[in-house]
Amino acid sequence: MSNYSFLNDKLSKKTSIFGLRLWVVVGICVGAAIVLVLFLISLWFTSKRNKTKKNNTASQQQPTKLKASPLIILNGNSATTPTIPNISKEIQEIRVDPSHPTPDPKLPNHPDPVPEQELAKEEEASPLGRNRIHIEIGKDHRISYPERAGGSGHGSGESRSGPRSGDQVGGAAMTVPEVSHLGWGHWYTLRELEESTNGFADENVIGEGGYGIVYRGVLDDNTYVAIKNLLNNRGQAEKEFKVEVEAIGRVRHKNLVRLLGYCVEGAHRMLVYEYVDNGNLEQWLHGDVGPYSPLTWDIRMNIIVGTAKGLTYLHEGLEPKVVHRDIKSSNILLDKQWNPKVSDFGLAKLLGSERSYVTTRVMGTFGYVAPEYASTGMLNERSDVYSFGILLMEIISGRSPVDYSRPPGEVNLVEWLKTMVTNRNAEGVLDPRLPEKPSPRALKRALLVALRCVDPNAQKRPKMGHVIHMLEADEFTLRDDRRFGREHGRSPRDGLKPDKHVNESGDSSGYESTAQTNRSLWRKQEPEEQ
Ligand SMILES: Nc1ncnc2c1ncn2[C@@H]1O[C@H](COP(=O)(O)OP(=O)(O)OP(=O)(O)O)[C@@H](O)[C@H]1O
Repeated sequence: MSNYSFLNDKLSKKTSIFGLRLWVVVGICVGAAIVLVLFLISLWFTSKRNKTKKNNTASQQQPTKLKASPLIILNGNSATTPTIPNISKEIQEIRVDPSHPTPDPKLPNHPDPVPEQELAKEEEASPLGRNRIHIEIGKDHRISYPERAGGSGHGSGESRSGPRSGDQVGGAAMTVPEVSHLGWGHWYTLRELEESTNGFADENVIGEGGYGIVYRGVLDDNTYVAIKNLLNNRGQAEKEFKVEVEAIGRVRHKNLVRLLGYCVEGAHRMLVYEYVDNGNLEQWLHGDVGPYSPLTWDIRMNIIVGTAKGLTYLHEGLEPKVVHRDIKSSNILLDKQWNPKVSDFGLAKLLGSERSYVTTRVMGTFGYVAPEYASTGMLNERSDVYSFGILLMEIISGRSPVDYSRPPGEVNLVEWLKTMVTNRNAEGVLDPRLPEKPSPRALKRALLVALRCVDPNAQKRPKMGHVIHMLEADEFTLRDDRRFGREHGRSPRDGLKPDKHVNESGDSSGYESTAQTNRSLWRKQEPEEQ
């Protein structure tokens, strides 16, 4: 009792802090301590929530992190869950002084070696007839010759953050579209696409190509889409754009990326595609996938046959036919089941349609371009067949079409592969990261098809429909290629012609070497068949 009154006395004593009693001061201190603890706890919770949010965003950007492909499981490679390998797509622009144009590094006599593996040259003519040239060297550099007066740049002018409502692009103010539909697909408003991409936020950028930046978006109905914000569309006639988009929009094939719709507002031109969720073939072939690639031989052949089917549809199933012009591994998108979908088809045509603005895209990507297209600009579906042949070689070998990091004899994929086959070392061309080797017969079949597709004589290349046939039908292929060898390999016309020249796609082999290489393959094949 006395303890209590003693404590009471002490606590009731006035302190020097504003004359407050001790118990009031103690109370304030305890209260402040509680507030501080609560504040620290809430800080901890907030930082934890932010971390979770970041992780979610990252996993949405790379959906493969979520689950392994069923095919990988079937093939017994499910020990690790593969994520889409990254490949740097950064492009630095080098502005070139018009009075000192950069020499074309592709010319055979160019004194400096081309430092990168990929080169694309694009030639455009303005309404004023002034040419603009872009040269892309590898993934890291783009050389851009000056544009028309007052132009914002292709790959240079527009900021990454994309357009905003109310923006003016190229001087054209945003307008409400006059027509809402073309009779197919969907006319998206800029606002819709803006919302789906969180205002074209950087974290939704999937990649950047020669035509513009690609964003991942989620529409109101939870559909995932890829939105390509086309650069350089100032002055592009709206009518032409609609006609082209309509033509491409009607194309439907399981191996072609589907165009769902478009957005035309003011000077903005955007294309909305189905979202393909497993990256592109280039990433899986050349990205960091560890010692063993998840792409087994069967998966690779499935990818190549699917690609051939998509191309056959473009070449043979449409009127007028569509020539892709830029077949390469980064344009082959993959879904979780490794089904291939060819992207970018028709886009070159789409942009090329406005004759007064863009004449022709003269070349595709270095290493994939057919020699006749590179040298004359003459384009038909056989140029796609050539690029397809290069793609097939890339899939078999896991090597890039042109790789300057390799020893001199191996820089050019076609040349190296032909040498290997001629030296009866077909197995030596196989991607060392293949988990299992294919049968010699399957390998030879694939190599024969690839070699026929890259025949320097465009007329001798097979049509895409025939390619599918050769890849799928064993018997036919072998008989057919023996015949091919007899007809072409031993023909005096070809045999006598030492047509070895360096063409602009970097392929230095001629008709004779192609035929000889084919003969080496089928000669070796015969004993096995009997
Ligand atoms: N429909 C899509 N779904 C998912 N990703 C896509 C889709 N379309 C394009 N991409 C990705 O966006 C990136 C850029 O694509 P884009 O076609 O613009 O450029 P590219 O093919 O790399 O180069 P370029 O078109 O200049 O030859 C690529 O990494 C591609 O994988």
